Amino acid sequence: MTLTFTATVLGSPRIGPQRELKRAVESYWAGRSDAATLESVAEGLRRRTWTQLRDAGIDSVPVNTFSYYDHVLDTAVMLGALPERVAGIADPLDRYFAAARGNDTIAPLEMTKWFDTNYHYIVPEIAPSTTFALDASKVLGELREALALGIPARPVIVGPVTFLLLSKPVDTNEPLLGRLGEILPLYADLLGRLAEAGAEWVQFDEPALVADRSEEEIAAARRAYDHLSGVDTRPAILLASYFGSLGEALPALAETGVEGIAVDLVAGSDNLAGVPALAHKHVVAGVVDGRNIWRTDLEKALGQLGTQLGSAGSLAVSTSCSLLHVPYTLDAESGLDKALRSWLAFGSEKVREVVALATALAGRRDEVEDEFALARAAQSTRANDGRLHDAALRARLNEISSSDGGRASADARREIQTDKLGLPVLPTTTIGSYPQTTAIRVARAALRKGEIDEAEYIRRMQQEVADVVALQEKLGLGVLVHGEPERNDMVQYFAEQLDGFFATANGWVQSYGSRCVRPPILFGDVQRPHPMTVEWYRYAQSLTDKPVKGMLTGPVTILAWSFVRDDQPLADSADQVALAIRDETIDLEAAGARVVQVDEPALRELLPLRKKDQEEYLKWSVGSFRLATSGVTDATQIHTHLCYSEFGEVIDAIAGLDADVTSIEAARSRMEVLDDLNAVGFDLGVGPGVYDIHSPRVPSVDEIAESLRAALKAVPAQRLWVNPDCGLKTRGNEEVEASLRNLVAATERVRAEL
Ligand SMILES: CN1c2c(nc(N)[nH]c2=O)NC[C@@H]1CNc1ccc(C(=O)N[C@@H](CCC(=O)N[C@@H](CCC(=O)N[C@@H](CCC(=O)O)C(=O)O)C(=O)O)C(=O)O)cc1
Ligand SMILES: N[C@@H](CCS)C(=O)O
Ligand SMILES: [Zn+2]
Repeated sequence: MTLTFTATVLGSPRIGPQRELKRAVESYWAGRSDAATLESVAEGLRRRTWTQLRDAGIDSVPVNTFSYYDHVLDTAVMLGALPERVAGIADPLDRYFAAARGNDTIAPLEMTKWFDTNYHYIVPEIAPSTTFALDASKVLGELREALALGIPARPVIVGPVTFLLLSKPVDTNEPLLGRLGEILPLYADLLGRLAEAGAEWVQFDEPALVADRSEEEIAAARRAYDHLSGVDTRPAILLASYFGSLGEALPALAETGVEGIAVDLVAGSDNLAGVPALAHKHVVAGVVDGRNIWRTDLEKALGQLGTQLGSAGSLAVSTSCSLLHVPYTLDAESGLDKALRSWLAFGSEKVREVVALATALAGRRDEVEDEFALARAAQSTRANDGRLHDAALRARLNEISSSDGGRASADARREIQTDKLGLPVLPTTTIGSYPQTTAIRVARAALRKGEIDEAEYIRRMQQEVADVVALQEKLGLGVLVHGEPERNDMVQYFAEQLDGFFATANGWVQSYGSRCVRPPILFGDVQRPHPMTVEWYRYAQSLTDKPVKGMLTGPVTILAWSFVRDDQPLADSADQVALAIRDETIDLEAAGARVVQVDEPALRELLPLRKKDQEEYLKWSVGSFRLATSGVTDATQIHTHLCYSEFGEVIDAIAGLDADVTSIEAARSRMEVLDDLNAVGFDLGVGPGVYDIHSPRVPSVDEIAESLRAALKAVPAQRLWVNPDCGLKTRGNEEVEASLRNLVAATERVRAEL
């Protein structure tokens, strides 16, 4: 008989409560420490995570959720599916990091968003020549390590269907699911080895099954799990879905022989309708939100577990997805407002909630009554807090939304702006940030610790701005930026200044590899108490006659990279943020800005996974951007910037933003985005990125000129702008100067050919 469990989480944060892994990995990359030191930090972090989960009452602990860089890349390694270009690197760790980050001679694998989150995974490349071969050393190593510590360990592995659906076919147009037959024997072999090593359960993550899938794809998923559940000696299989509803895939999976199915009941409440089909399964009920930071309404969750989920075979309480997406613990937040703290649950607090629910479900509610009382109190104080409902703000928003007539036509605006700006054809610009050097970050840390005062901090940042402006003047760029040195992050910086947001001190969440972000918490109605960027703009503009762009982050991106309110539609929160940004654009214009850029790199990220929900999203997201940008006169040129995405599905929305100029990541997708824009009749200014800023490589003049000539085949010169793919904050000073010098030289060469 299969042993069941009662309380679990689908995965854990791994970067370390104080970002220990980030520091260890970066130190290894820089050659300041060796592999043994890195491994010992990693081992310590794993041990701490597992023992904390077990000691808190989790009776099935996920392992193999640790990663030096990314769990999808780990799966590619497990299946022997790294591309040939890294195969010659003998050391496995260096080969792994070369695949993730590239080196002087090797291009890294691409990176893209993990579903609709702000986590980025490495995209495996699968070519017809790829020969799969099992390397189970990482997962078996973690399993043995955990079992030796007495941890009830459940290895977690990206499932075969999701692995293939997320990979990129190379040198072929055949869908990769056709390769399922090649990897299933490896997964089957793995199952035997895990059983032999002592695993009672294994978790296969299949989040790709919550998106729209064809009948063939669902049939392939069914075949895969029929096959794997048919393996003789194996652990019980938990098939984990998250980030939405399994929909049509649920009944198909229910018919396979897997013992358990994890369903997301936060993002996928439709999953409840499928529970009767799971009468023979161990249902792992994701009732505690793994993506957001609000304390769970335990009464409601317990009610759901006791009634709507009653037809499940057996039940375990869980988070809706891995806790990778939330910070470790509230304990690290000393500056939190008391009321707000009582409404929140970060990683370790969510674990307590899972255990409290499992305990109550087992009929021992009296043991966890305190936890229930805190949850009830939070529901009530939150609902009654005045900061959540500002009548004056809401009235103003209504008034502006209904009276905003928008801007003049694109053509009319172009004429006025061209006269005012007097730029040459193929204007050059950069996206906003210049290198966030250690000196900048150290200055900010010194300000935080009180080692320098505000005046000294401003002086240092102004020096950075002056250096960046002087550099751009020297290089001969057309529209300048101030370089964003004062911003810790393009979202957090704004959240720190807006009422209604709380910015954490230590709420780090992995964004990709060693890079982390601290998503702010949007808890109340949004107000802008004072201008946020105007003085930085004013200072930069005082140093040059060339136009300096006002630089803002748009409402969709501010929401996408924050923890958002769950007590009102996202569209309403977006409009409140949009109003604050609108006020800022108006102040920038009044301060003299002729160009204002409002970045929306996360526009694609928030696109719902199911088609049926997409239209509504696109409508409100475009609406909120337009609300943010339509307060200025027609003479002020609005730019936007988009990156980190495949834009195909949101191309109409990009046109709908109606920005005068859109800079867009294109260097890696070889300008295909321009054809997509043409297909929807886009006729505004566009700056397809002419080189990839994700690599330290300096692009040559020839290469950039070639990119520009390619762009000119799709876009008339009058509408074409020249810029890098994205901001330069992760790059070094030297490579930035060399790359931009080449960008300007290439532009001059191509201008001469017109
Ligand atoms: C553009 N991207 C962003 C995303 N999401 C965001 N919220 N913001 C983004 O910019 N999603 C998509 C992409 C993801 N890309 C990146 C790129 C780079 C980073 C990154 O560099 N993160 C930094 C942390 C940035 C930050 O908040 N810095 C603070 C604190 C700095 C710090 O740790 N200081 C040290 C002392 C100084 C030192 O030793 O360096 C300290 O306090 O101990 C700041 O500048 O003040 C990272 O370190 O990971 C993220 C996503
Ligand atoms: N203005 C920002 C956009 C990044 S997506 C920057 O330059 O970093
Ligand atoms: Zn960008």
